[in-house]
Parts: sequence; structure tokens; C-alpha cells
Amino acid sequence: MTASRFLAPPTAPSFAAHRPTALLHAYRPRADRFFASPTRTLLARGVRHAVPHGSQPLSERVRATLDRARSPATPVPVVVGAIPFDLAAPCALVVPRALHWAPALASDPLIGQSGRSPVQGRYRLRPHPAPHEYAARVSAAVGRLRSGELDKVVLSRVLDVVGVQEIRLPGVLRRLAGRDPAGYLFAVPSGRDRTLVGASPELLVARRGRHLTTTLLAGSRPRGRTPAEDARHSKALRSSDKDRHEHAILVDAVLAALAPQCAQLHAPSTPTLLHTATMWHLATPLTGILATDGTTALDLACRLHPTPAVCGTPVHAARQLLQELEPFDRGMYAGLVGWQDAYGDGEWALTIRCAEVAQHTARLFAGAGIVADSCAQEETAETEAKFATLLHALGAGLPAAAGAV
Ligand SMILES: C=C(O[C@H]1C=CC=C(C(=O)O)[C@@H]1O)C(=O)O
Repeated sequence: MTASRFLAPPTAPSFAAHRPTALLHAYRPRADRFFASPTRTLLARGVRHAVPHGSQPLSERVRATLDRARSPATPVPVVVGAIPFDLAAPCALVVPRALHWAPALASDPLIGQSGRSPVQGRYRLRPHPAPHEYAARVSAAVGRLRSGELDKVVLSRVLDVVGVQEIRLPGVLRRLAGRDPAGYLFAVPSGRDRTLVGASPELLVARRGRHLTTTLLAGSRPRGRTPAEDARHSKALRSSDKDRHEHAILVDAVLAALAPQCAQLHAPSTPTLLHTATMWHLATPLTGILATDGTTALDLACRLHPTPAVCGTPVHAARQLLQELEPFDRGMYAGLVGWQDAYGDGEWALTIRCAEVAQHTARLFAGAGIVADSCAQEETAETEAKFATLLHALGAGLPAAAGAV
């Protein structure tokens, strides 16, 4: 595969014709799917084919849908959308009627003007479970981790944000883009009248020909309110044994899952730091060369999912513990969002730092990786800090409203 084919898929002859921010501003809720990564911006309009629900593995159903969508006018169709945490549940992937591509949002000088001033919305905030109850569940998880039953579990909670007016998704998406233009931004229909919107920092996997990349994140601190506090937080994260252990569990699991597929696989021996507008993370960028041409981006994603960034280790024990300790359905949270073309190239990011929006209500999700040395109060504070990404974009993250959490 050549780089030029990757940069200008045949479905996107107008790749360079659009400004990234023009696609951002053209986004229409419900009719469109918007996805932006550090390499490209994509706006998908309408539905030509939907990937069906069924008992066959997801990546086979996607292959079959892409085959069906191939035509002289669209020789290399693309699927776009979201996949739930539970791969056996219905996905929200489609081959759109029209697809517009542009370079990365961060490359557009106008991105700085996107959604700069958050509107002050009037909202009621309902956490589930309440922070003290979540902390109790973290303590229960720590007990199980210390007994040796498992090594890590990612325990999440939700925050329902209920407004007096309908939530305006284009504004939410623009404010997310304005604050984190180099992240993975998305707004995709996720069910009847529901939209999954978010700004994820984590790439599960991207494939370009035989080249694959992932950016593994685990171990977090909130950004500081002053430069000095911010520097303290990043330094504390870098030197924390507990966070390095939490991170190493993720890197080891992903290396073990990818090794059989790869002729080469490279991970730096120590993590670096990555930041979003609200969080610091320990990060490991991993690169590899696939052993064969036949493995698609989604084959790789399904092989990896759920990683210890969103579930835990061992996976089976972690899933069981989540069933006991998480009193809600994750739905599209902690799943995947992205695109893949008929060549098998694509990008799949984790659906974290996101909300599912329906009319007046947004359900925000946030999780924290728990290991045997975790402190329940700190993990609870970490989930509160993670909620801030979406609270800010909704205009609900202002001190008075945040105090109600
Ligand atoms: C599960 C989430 O974050 C994951 C990604 C980065 C760092 C994480 C952590 O430090 O716990 C989580 O594993 C979330 O934001 O809901």
C-alpha cells in the first residue's frame, strides 16, 4: 500500500478540498457522523448500508457490508461509527451516502476560534453511583485485587446532566474540538435519537497497509489550576510506582495480543507523558509491522478489545467484577469509534471522555484503573476530573454546578 492511497482514499477525491473546521461547522446532529484524529477529519452524511446485527464476528459483518457497498462509483467504500463495549451487542456502523475528508483539525489555524466561550447552561447533575458509593466500590475492588483474584479492573460511573433546554450538539462538538483539537473527536448516532459525543485521548489501533500504531494510556492525574500545580501533578504521575504498575499491565497485555499478528513490534521501555485539557496520562506509543496483508484495522481492534485501559486483567475476572460493581449498562462507553475502508486501513479510538446525549439529557461516563495499591478517594477524584471534559463542553462545568456533583 502506498502513502498516497492512504491520504486520498478513492471514496474521498476531495480530501484536501475541505478545511477541517468547515467540516466541523457543517456537522448536523442525527444525519451526520463526525470523526477527527491527529491525521484527518471526516464528515459522513446519510446511510447507504448499515452493518447488520448478527451472530457472526463483527469484523466479518463489516467485511461483508463493505463488499456489498462496492460499486464503480465507490470502489473503496468506508464504514464509520461506533461499537459498544460489549462486542456482541448491536453496533452503530454504517457505509454513508457521502463522505468528506480533510486534514487534521489541529492543522487548521481557525481551530482556535472554535467554541472558545462555553455557554453557561442550566443543568441538574445526578451522579450514579454517588461519589461516596463509588469510593466504597473501589475499596471493595481493592479487597478483591489484594486477594489475588485479579491484577487490575477499570471501574466506571456515570453522571446524568439534565438541562432545561435541548442540548445543542454542534456547540458541544465545537467546544470539545477547540480545547482538544489533537485528540480523537467524535459525534455519531448511537441509537434512536441518541448521539455519542466525546474527545478521547486514546487510539486503540490504526492500520495503514502493514503498519500499525496504538497509543496506550493508563495512569492519570488531573491538570493543575496553576502552572506550578500542573508541573507538580505531572511530576507526581511520572514517579508514581502505582501508576507505572497500572500502565505496565496495559502494555504487557497489548504486546501479548499483537505479537502473533506482527513481524515487528516496538514499544519504548518507559512511558512518556501525554496531556489533554483536563488530564495527564502515562502514555506508550506502540508501532508494528503486520505479518500479513489480510489483517484489517478492525480485526486488530477486536483482538485487543477490551484492553486493561477499559476492562482489566485477567479479562474474564475483570468483566465479572464489573457486573457486580457497576450498576448500569456501559452501552457505547469504553467501546470503539472510528472508520475503516475496504482495504482494511482505518483508525479505532476508545470511546472514553464521552457522553450519550438525548434531547435534554447527557449521560457522562468516566472510569479509573484500579490496582491493589489504589486509594478510593484518589480514584473517585480522578473520575470527577475526567467528567470535566464533557462538563466544560456542555457549559455545566462551572464551579457552582460542579459543586453539585
Ligand atoms: C477509562 C477511562 O480512562 C482510561 C484511559 C486512560 C487512563 C485511565 C486511567 O488512568 O485509569 C483509564 O484506563 C476513562 O476516561 O473513562
